[in-house]
Formats: sequence, C-alpha cells, structure tokens
Amino acid sequence: MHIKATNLHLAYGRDSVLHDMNFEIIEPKIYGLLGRNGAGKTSLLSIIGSFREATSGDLRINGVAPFENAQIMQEVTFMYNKDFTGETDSPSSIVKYLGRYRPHFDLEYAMELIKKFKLAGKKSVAKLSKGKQSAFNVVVGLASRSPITIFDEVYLGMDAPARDLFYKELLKDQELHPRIIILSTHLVSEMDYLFDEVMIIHEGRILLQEPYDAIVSRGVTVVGSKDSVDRFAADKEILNEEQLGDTRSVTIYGEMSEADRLAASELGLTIGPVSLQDLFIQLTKEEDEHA
Ligand SMILES: Nc1ncnc2c1ncn2[C@@H]1O[C@H](COP(=O)(O)OP(=O)(O)OP(=O)(O)O)[C@@H](O)[C@H]1O
Repeated sequence: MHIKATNLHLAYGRDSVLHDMNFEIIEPKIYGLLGRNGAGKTSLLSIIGSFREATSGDLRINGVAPFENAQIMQEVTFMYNKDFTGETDSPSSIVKYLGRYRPHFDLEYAMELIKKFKLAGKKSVAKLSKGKQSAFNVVVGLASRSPITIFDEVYLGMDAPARDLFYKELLKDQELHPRIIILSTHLVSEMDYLFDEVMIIHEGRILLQEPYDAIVSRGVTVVGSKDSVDRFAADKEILNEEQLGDTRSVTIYGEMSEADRLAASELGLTIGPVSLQDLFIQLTKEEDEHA
C-alpha cells in the first residue's frame, strides 16, 4: 500500500487546519502520529480513512483518492472513539458479520481477542464500560488485518493492563501480518517503543517524519558546570535548558559528531539520551510556553 499526500489542505469553513502537507507512507510499519491537542491528527486520519475529503491538494492511496471509493475503503480500517449508544449486539455477535465488509477480517482471531480482553458474554456493546468499549475497538482494529490500520486514540479509556495487552498483541500480530499501522497518541512515553517511524504534526503542518531511532539519536542532554555547558552548546540548537546551582542541563537537537563527543568529554560533561516525549514537548512548545 502507498499513501501519498501532495499539498494537502483542509479547512472547516474558513478555518484552515491542515496546511500544505506533503508526505508518503509506504512500508508496512508502525507509525506513531504525535501532535498537541488540536494539531490536526484526527482531521488528517479521517482523510486517510476516507471519512473526509481534502479541501485542496491531494491524498491518494495506491494512486487513487480514497473518499467514497469502495475498493480502497475495504483496505483501510479507521478506529476512533466511536459512540456506541444504541448498539444492542454483543461483541461476539458483532464480529460474526464484520467479515462481510472487511475482506481480511479473521474471525477466529477476533474471538480469541474477545476472550483475552474479557469481552465475552451477552452484554451489548452500548452497556459495556468506556474502557471495554475501547478494547472492543482494539479487537476490531486488530482482527480486521487491513493493509492500512489506523487507531486514533482508541486506547485512552483502557486501563494499564488492557493497554499492555493491546501493545503485546499489536507487536505479535504485526510480525505475523505486516501492514501499515498508524497510532495517534498522547501516551508518548508509554508507547514510543512500538513505533518504527514517527510523524509529528504541529499546527496543521508536518514537523518531522523520521525513523524512531533516527529521531532519538538526534537529541542529547548535556549536563555539567554552567560555563562548560555554555561553551559546548554555543553553536548548537538548544531545545531546553535548566539550571540548579552551578549545574546546567541542556537538551540539544542535532547530530553529535565524534568531535562533539570528544569536546564534551574534555569539558567534563555528561551526555545522555533524550526521550521521544522530551523531544516532542520541546519541538512543539508554543511561544508563550518557553521558559
Ligand atoms: N468538525 C469540525 N468542525 C470545525 N472545526 C473542527 C472540526 N473538527 C476539528 N476541528 C478543528 O480542527 C483543528 C484540528 O482538530 P483535530 O481534532 O484534527 O486535532 P487533534 O490533533 O486530533 O486534537 P486532539 O489531540 O485534541 O484530539 C482544531 O482546531 C479543531 O477545533
């Protein structure tokens, strides 16, 4: 599968929310989609999920615009926090007919997941707790085995053990049936190990799209005496700085060369890794949030 956005633009009335987005998603990998509240994640995902049409520009899946295209829609599963009011069937009875619309749906796997997430029984989905409803979304998303599978924050209501089960199942099933999986989330530090690639969107624009390893290897924290840290960081891009007494800690964004590492060691500085969550927070800070 091949998702390609070209100058993608979306407006709700006069409000532009996605601006000139250009990106490609090609490989069957797990993509983490990060962005602050209101950055445009759901808006973007709903275009990929054929729920919405772009205002201008283009989003194509395998070269075709997905909106109202039945053939492409069969290949894409978009799970979001659905309102299940009025859903009188139980999880086990719903999954029995999902195969009609989802060509890759695996009923046996769905039933296995229903058991694992403790959703068996006659209770209608409408009467399940919020967390169990979220788990049901996860079951449908995983068992659909769609070549493009999108989870838009569906796991938010789930408790920690249920989320942990989801992450394990996701990794196991992705290894057996590789597909494009897009996870949008605010649980960055909890989920970062799942991501092969990370996309950060900020105020409706793509801020970066890179392999996870490349992103986290770009940032470092440097700790040491104030003067030494200042000397070392003078020509570097500083994302954040903190000071306690004479000890200064800075987060630097950018490649660290061998010469940089040598210079840091000569200055007696300690270099440590930076987490994706820290980088995300720093890269998406608003003007009035800078210290
Ligand atoms: N149906 C709509 N009509 C008008 N404006 C909308 C609509 N849906 C979203 N928006 C606006 O579009 C912008 C992007 O919203 P979107 O829901 O895509 O962001 P998000 O990154 O998913 O946010 P969150 O993390 O809070 O879920 C916001 O300013 C939001 O108010």
